[in-house]
Formats: sequence, structure tokens, C-alpha cells
Amino acid sequence: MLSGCIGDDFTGSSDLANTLSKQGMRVTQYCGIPTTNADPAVEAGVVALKSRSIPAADAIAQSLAALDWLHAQGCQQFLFKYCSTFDSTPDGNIGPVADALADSLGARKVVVCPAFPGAGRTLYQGHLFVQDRPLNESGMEHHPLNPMNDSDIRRFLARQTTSRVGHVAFADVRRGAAVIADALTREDAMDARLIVVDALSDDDLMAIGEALDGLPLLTGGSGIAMGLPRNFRRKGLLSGQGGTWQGVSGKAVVLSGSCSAATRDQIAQHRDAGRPAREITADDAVAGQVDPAEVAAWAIAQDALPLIYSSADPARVKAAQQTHGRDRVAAAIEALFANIARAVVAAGMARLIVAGGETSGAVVEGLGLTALDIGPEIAPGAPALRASRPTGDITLALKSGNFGGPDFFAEASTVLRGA
Ligand SMILES: Nc1ncnc2c1ncn2[C@@H]1O[C@H](COP(=O)(O)OP(=O)(O)OP(=O)(O)O)[C@@H](O)[C@H]1O
Ligand SMILES: O=C(O)[C@@H](O)C(=O)CO
Repeated sequence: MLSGCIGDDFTGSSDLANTLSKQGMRVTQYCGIPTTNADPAVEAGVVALKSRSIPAADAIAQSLAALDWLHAQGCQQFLFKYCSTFDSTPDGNIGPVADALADSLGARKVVVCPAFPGAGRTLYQGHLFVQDRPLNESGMEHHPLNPMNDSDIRRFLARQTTSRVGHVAFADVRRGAAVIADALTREDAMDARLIVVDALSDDDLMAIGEALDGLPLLTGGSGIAMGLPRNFRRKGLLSGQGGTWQGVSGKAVVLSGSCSAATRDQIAQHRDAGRPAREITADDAVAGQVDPAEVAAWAIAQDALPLIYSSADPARVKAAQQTHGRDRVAAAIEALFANIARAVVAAGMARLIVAGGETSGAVVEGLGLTALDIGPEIAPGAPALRASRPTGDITLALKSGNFGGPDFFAEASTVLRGA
């Protein structure tokens, strides 16, 4: 294994796995920290954690344990993947985890670059944009778990870290890999360890990737990985053999706990197309009034693609959180989706489309999946996945909240079936 990656949620990890796979690496996504060694054919291993919204001390402990395992697999370079909208709170977890990984590796010049231009996330003068809006006006200010109220990533990160935060601005980035490498050395000489790097396009990310060749640790969204496979290829370290992903033909279901704007549009499109949809309210989830087996029976009885969702608009989310408490309602809904996932698979569903990072983590953990093979891309940042199971393989799409076009659910259902 050459590239050792730690993702702070499950959808983000599949986004990163997709990028590395498209750039020609043989990738496996691990669900949590594996207890056995990796297949020696794997060139990039992505350990998916559910550490984005947990206490910082727990996120650090899990990330360091993942780092140990990746180290033991022989990795030469390590990548900490977080969200392209920098989802975190002033207490963490991005800064504390990046600091802990850097301490453990003795790493300096640690790049911080959430940019993902393919999904509309760009970083300019240290400020993060989603399409044409600054992060704090993009809808992310309403996120149920980590409302993002500051687009200045340098300022926001400085609240999470004891390290000095540096910056390589676009004026340097546009001049290519050698200038970027010099700028990182300049920031390092000024004692900045975490260095925010601007990026507006895939070309910028390729140049940044080239400048990062040989550095032990980098952090960012999936975009920061774009230029890395080329560094390994230049040294003749890649086999050039792709994976062996195949679709499955069983029935499909959509599970959505994501309250992001793109997911709510996808739900509206699904309903407008007259496809079956079943809403689970926060009140019913908290009261334990939903029977997963009954919901699964409803889903399996549908002819068209069924959708089971708790997704709600910001006003309803806020009301539910005020009534029940934010963590309690999230925990109840995630536990319910884990149980529904078990019930739908037991009922014979073989293709699962899951919307939302926390929701995906709950579903994958609920199903006890340990590793996922990476298949074709469904939409930018969202690949098809396949999990081996003794009782029959399943295919999955783990969609980040704000990814995918309006008809993502139907498109994913087709791709998961394969050729
Ligand atoms: N109706 C609701 N009321 C309150 N909270 C909800 C409701 N529905 C879902 N949630 C919670 O909101 C959170 C949504 O997070 P999740 O990561 O699944 O989606 P997302 O933030 O859109 O996705 P991503 O992190 O990939 O961008 C989950 O913890 C979920 O349990
Ligand atoms: O980077 C992103 O936007 C996604 O991969 C993600 O992490 C959303 O949960």
C-alpha cells in the first residue's frame, strides 16, 4: 500500500476513493479500522471513520489507530480527508486531528485544502466558496450538526489548533508546482505547520499534488488527492491494474437522513416523478414508534424505486432539535436507519442508495460491512461500491449530502445494477 488515507466520514471516504481510483490507483475503502492486513494488491487504502462529529479526543484516538494500521501496511504518504465544506465546530475535529497526525509523523508543511472544483468548492484568498456563495451563505450555515458560519478557513482553523496557520495564496498556486513548493517552505520557515492552500481548478490541484510529492501528511477534501497518483506512477510504483467491480441485480432502495439542500431537491424530484416515498418523522424516531421490519416490508412490496427518508428542511430540523436535543434526535434517527438497513437487506434488497455521511456511517456499521470495492462514478464524488457478504454481495452508493444532480437516486439505482 502506497497511500494511506483516513476519512472522517463514510461518504467522504468513498468520494476520496473515487478520486484515487479515477486517477489509476487500486483502492479499497475500509469501514473502520481493519483487524487483519490488507490485500497486497491494494495501492491506496481509505479507512473510513465516523469521527467528524464526535468529541475531539475520540476523533484523535481513532485517527491515530487508523494511522498505525496504515503504517503497518507500508504506506509512504498519509492523507486526512474531511469535508469540502470543512464541516467541523470551533472545538474540532479538523485541527486537533491534523495536529495529532502531524505530531505522530513528525510532519511539517501540512497542507489544508478542502477545494473540490468539480463539486463547486473553491478556495480563494483563504476563503471557501460553494459555487458562487461564500461558505457561510451557501446553506451550510443551517447544517444540523455543524453549522458553518465563517468562510475564512485560516481564521476558522486557527480556533481549532495550537499550530500557527499559514497560507499559500492563488498568486503562488497559479505559477505551478515549483513555486507552490517554495511557498510551503517559506510558510514553514515562519513556523506555520498547517498551511491553507488556495485552489480554483483541477489544474491547480494537479500542480499542488506535484508539489506535495514526498511530504508525509496532507489534509483536505478529495480534490487534494488528484495529483498524488501521478507522483507514484512517475516512480513506476503503480501496477496499472484496475479493480474488478461488478453490479448486482437485486432490488434497490433509497435511505436518506441527509437534510442538505441537494438531497431535499432529490427527494422532491423522486416524489414529483410519482415514485414511492415514506417519511419518518423525528418525533416518531425518538419515540421508537417505527418498526423497521414493517418499513422493509413496505419497501420490498413497491414496484418502483422506494425512498425512506427523515430529511427535513432547516425549520423542521431546528424544531425537532429544540424539542428533543440535537444529539438525541440524531442518534435516534441514525440508529433507526441502521436497523432499517438490516431489515431491508434481510428482506432481499441488494442495492442501497444512502444519502448523508452520518447516515451512511450508521447504515454501513449496522450492516457490519468491513471493506468496499470501488466501481464507476455515479456523480462527481459519488462512486458505486460493492461489499462482499457471505449471504450475497450488495452494491451501494453513499452520497454526500450536497452531491448529485436532481435525479441522483434513479441514476444510482441503474449504475449499481451494472452492465
Ligand atoms: N428530521 C430530522 N430532524 C433532525 N435531525 C435529523 C433529521 N433527519 C436527519 N437528521 C440528522 O441530521 C444528520 C444529517 O447528517 P448526514 O451526515 O447524514 O447528512 P448530510 O450532513 O447532509 O451529509 P454529508 O455529511 O455527507 O454532507 C444526521 O445525524 C441525521 O440523523
Ligand atoms: O468532501 C465532501 O464534500 C464530501 O466528500 C463529504 O465529506 C461530505 O460528507
